[in-house]
Amino acid sequence: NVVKHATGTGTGVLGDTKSVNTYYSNNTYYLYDTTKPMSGVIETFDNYNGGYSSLPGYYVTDSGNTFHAEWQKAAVDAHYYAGEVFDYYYDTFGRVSFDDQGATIRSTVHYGNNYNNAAWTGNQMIYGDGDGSTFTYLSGADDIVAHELTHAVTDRTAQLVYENQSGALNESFSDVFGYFVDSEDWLMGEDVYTPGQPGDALRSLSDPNAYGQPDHMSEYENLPNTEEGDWGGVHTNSGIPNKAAYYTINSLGITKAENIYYRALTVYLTPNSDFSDARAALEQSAQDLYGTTEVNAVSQAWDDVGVY
Ligand SMILES: Cc1cccc(C(=O)O)c1OC(=O)C1CC1
Ligand SMILES: [Zn+2]
Repeated sequence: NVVKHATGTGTGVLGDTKSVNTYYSNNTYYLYDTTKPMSGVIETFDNYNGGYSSLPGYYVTDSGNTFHAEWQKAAVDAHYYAGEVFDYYYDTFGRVSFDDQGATIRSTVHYGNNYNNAAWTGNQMIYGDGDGSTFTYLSGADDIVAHELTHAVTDRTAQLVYENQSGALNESFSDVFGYFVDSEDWLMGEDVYTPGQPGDALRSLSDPNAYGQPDHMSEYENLPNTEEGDWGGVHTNSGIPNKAAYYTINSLGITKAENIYYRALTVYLTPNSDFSDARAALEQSAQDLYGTTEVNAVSQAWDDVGVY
């Protein structure tokens, strides 16, 4: 069979040049990556006309296998970082795509109009362009891409219900694996958040309070389980398990922590797990994989955020 994958070059959201895995067909190149094992295809689309319908939109193509235009930047990063996150899960845990069966990873950029959001829709990732003030193109941050793709992993494993404590855990596991993929800093979304204001972020795992999140059970916010209440504050109360993860990673290091977190997510957590269940799942995972020292580090971390 004719191997038609190619290597193109592109410019990312922050103006950085990178190689992208492309596919050659009918005299043009597609942002369509067939290089991954077990046919884990990564494909990227553009919603061109914006709007909130007509997913996935259109393939991103270029006749010269170069993707340097302004309108191509978001697609370059969505494509490149999806490949990076695929590689992280495969190289670290042997997981082949979000379903561990080589499912196609599909992303659509330029979704909506000045949309300050990114999401996993249940079938694919979508990225807004941001309004240029709160966010720039949201696919420009690898921790956001890892966060969204981890929602897909969670949906295929623990299936944590997206409300109240299980929802805050769902959010926290996405932030924590966002950290594992982009462990340069404890911040989330900093690369694309408020482009005019350096140094800030959407959230901080080391200091949730810095961005209005609780970092202890005593500060848990009982918000309404409605859209305006962010389903019981899933993006607010995630600060508590996020801080516990920060303590655990600092005690045990990234390698032991990521193995403990992955085992808890894929083996022990269930749809209605609450914070106390998460503590127990992580303690059990530490026991399965390591021993008493590691279990005690997990226990201490959750003691420190007031969850027993
Ligand atoms: C920007 C944004 C808005 C609404 C939901 C999410 C969501 O995916 O939960 C979202 O993405 C993030 O939180 C990423 C990690 C920064
Ligand atoms: Zn999320």
